[in-house]
Amino acid sequence: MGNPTDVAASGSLIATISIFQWFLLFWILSIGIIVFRANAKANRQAKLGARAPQVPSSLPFGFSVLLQLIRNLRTNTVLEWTRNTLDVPGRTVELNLGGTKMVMTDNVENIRAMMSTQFNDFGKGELYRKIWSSLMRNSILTTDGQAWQTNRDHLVAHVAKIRPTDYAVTEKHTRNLVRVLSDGQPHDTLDLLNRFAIDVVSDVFYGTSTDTLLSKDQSLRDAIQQHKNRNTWRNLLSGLGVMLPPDRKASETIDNYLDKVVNSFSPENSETREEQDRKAQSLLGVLSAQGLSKDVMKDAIISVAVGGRDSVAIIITWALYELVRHPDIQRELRTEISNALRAKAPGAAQLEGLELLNSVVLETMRLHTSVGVNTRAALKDTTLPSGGGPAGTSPVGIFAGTTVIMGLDSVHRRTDIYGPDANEYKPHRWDARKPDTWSYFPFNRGPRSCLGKNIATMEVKFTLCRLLQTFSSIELVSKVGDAVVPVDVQNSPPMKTKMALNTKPAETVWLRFKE
Ligand code: HEM
Repeated sequence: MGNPTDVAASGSLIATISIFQWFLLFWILSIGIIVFRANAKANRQAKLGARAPQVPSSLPFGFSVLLQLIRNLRTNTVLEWTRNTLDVPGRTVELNLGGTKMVMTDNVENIRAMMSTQFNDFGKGELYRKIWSSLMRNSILTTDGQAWQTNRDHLVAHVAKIRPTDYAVTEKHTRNLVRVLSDGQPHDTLDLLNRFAIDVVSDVFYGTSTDTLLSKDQSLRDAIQQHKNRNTWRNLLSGLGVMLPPDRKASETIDNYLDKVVNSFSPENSETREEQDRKAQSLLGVLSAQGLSKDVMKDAIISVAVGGRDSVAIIITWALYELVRHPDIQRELRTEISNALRAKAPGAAQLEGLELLNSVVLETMRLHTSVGVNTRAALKDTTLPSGGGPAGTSPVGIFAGTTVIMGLDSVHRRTDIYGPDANEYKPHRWDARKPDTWSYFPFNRGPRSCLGKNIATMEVKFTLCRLLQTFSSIELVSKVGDAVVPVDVQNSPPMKTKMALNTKPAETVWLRFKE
């Protein structure tokens, strides 16, 4: 028998060797798994298609690209960054944003595939639903597949059309808007138009207006805004964002409002027969007549409130801003409206006949598309038609779950599509061209296009018409404290665009209206 110290020493030697061997085995296995998975991933990618050129990152896991994006968000230059990044032969790139792989494209073949020909391969995705359902519930705006189709079926017949009474309702709220603007003071135009837009959609679709334009109580509007602000950051933080709570107080305010609208909906308690009929024929009237649940009615209310508020307000604000910056176009438009209508409110036929007004709206939505950057998640492994490989001409393989960013503002400003003056505001470009389905997307295209397109276009044109008929001058001013200073619009740089859920003016648009 050996000495006990020798035995212990040989035991610990065995233990040392075996730990080392275990470590070696573990290391070899890990490397093997990594190589195997990389190989499987490369094979899966090769089967689906090529990779798009990658945006280089000087830091690991794409952290420098993520930092670049955050910097651009803070300086309101995301759209410029998107356009520059997509200026590659296949107009499609792969981004690694802090470890999350995404694809970004303004290649119209790819956009067409996502919006139309491969519609079922892409959707809003689970992450979007988890983050935004705190505001938009499980409505048309957050769902995919059968749930989305059912939501759309509930809304389509009512939301996609315009009723003759919609003009009278819009006129009623335009009068409220004019009343507020008539005090000769500068107004935060986007804020007022947000209130105007929610007043119109609530009146049209649930038969009772929120009446926020004339009310001091802005709690519903503020709650929607606070919720959107918080969720925009949660969305940006992706998987991490889901773990952060939404704005619960704002959720509660919104939910209380939805409950109140649904619970108090009773056309039979209207003051006049006309009012009773209008309520019965409203979206809520139609849904409740079908015996649909309160939840379905709440989903419907929130989708028209969220879908129909910001975009309308943003487009009217940008149109007014551009008309102030382009006095020649404003003058010409005033003459067109005055010749056609004098002081009368326009109806459908008159709005149709106002050609320059139509071009002003088309051009505003081209240069300031309200969803400048839209995203979709691949719902399964799929292939986009173009933009991959070194020449950017090969099909691009997309793994299930990948977020694909559509640079819609970027398409709208492509010089190869809109000419060398693509970045300039020129409504008369529409004299010689019609909006092309696959290079003009203010309302999206395909099965998931905007349901409110018709009423939105009417609202925008109607309001612009009434404001120009009522006020002989519109002035852009800046406000510092109580001091109001006219802005020299001809010699100041154009307003930047802020990216949130919608793309909107980066600074307050203070406009002063005079009769
Ligand atoms: C100028 C004003 C408007 C613009 C530019 C606009 C634009 C859009 C866009 C780009 C989408 C697609 C969003 C996406 O794919 O993520 C959309 C969807 C939608 N919009 Fe609008 N919209 C406007 C006004 C309205 C109005 C007034 C309503 C309601 C009355 C409305 C209701 C909807 C609904 C319900 C959807 C969801 C469609 C679906 O997912 O199937 N929109 N809109």
